[in-house]
Amino acid sequence: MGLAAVESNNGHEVEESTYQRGVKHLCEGGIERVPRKYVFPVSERPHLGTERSDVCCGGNWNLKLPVIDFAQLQGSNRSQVLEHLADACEEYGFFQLVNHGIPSQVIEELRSVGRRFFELPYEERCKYMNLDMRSPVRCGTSFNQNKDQILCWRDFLKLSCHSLPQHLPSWPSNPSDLREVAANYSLKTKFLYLKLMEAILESLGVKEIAPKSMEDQENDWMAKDLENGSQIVMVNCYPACPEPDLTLGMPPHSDYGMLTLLLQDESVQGLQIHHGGRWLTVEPISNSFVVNVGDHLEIFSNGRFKSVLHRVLVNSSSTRISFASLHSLSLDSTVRPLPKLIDEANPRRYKDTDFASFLNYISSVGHKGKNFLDTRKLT
Ligand SMILES: O=C(O)CCC(=O)C(=O)O
Ligand SMILES: [Fe+2]
Repeated sequence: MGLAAVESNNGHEVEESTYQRGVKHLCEGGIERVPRKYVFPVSERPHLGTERSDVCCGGNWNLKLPVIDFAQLQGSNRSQVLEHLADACEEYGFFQLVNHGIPSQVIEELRSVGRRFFELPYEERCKYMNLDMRSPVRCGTSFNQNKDQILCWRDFLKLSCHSLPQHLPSWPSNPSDLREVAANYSLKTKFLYLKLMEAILESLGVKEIAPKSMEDQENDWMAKDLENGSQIVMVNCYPACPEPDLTLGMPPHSDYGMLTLLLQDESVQGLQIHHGGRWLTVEPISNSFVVNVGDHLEIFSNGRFKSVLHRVLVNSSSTRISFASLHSLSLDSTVRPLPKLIDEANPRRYKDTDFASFLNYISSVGHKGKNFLDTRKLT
């Protein structure tokens, strides 16, 4: 073995191939320093403690995201809430969703099963490890494992959810309740996503996605396309890190789809969004979702709503676990700006695209910041 393949960590030799087994596995081997492979250049590090704190916590700027009350959205206050929703998607690309109606037991069960999955021995988790980004069920590490020059302090379990009868049999059977709990959660979040998209389309001036009559072909197409769209539940595990200011759990990125519904870790913060030229830490609100606009929705809204860069910090004391439900159109659907939003004053700003080209792009070029979306912009 060549010297380049081995790194010394306080006297312990770490082989490069060890990194592919994930951060959890690396930590279980006992480490006191962050291996070079995970060290970000100074300009990309989180700079903990160097910025003034305005709320609390570790020297970071904290941010209270706009709060959208889902129950009010379904009630007589709908038009007012729709305005807030559109403002949040324009200004932040993010909001917190409260009163979402998903029973807390469903969420607690998911949190528990996600934690127990990552507590399984490596030999159990590695049954699901592979390097194929298109694989519907996959355990992996870092951000874009095949492309990352610098690795991120993150392991994940990816579960494709559409359609459930197709994918459920290949989900992990250990812990024994994982399939049932995650399937139940995925159905509930899909319902919430469809309701949110209905509201978002309404806020963009497209009144109904659930057509009253079959004559409304365009709207009918849209409703079906959203319903048949892809859904991935990603369980992110960021183990406690001995030198958290040298690395990141996830690098700055935007999400590719329409919307992401994220369950943050309620007690361990770490999500930061780029807003007003600064990185701001999103304060977790208990029993809420952090919802963010993805690249497809930015295109769909012809740039009115923004998919905003976000990243994840790690910390030295606690493992952080988050659950992202990523929703997009199906692999073969075309995403284009809504015709109703294009006129002389607002010309089309993006080329057509689809989910398959995004996957091809990140498999060959890699995913950095908003690089894929930039290739879809019309100048
Ligand atoms: O862990 C988090 O808070 C964010 C996760 C995220 O950005 C993602 O899964 O795309
Ligand atoms: Fe993300």
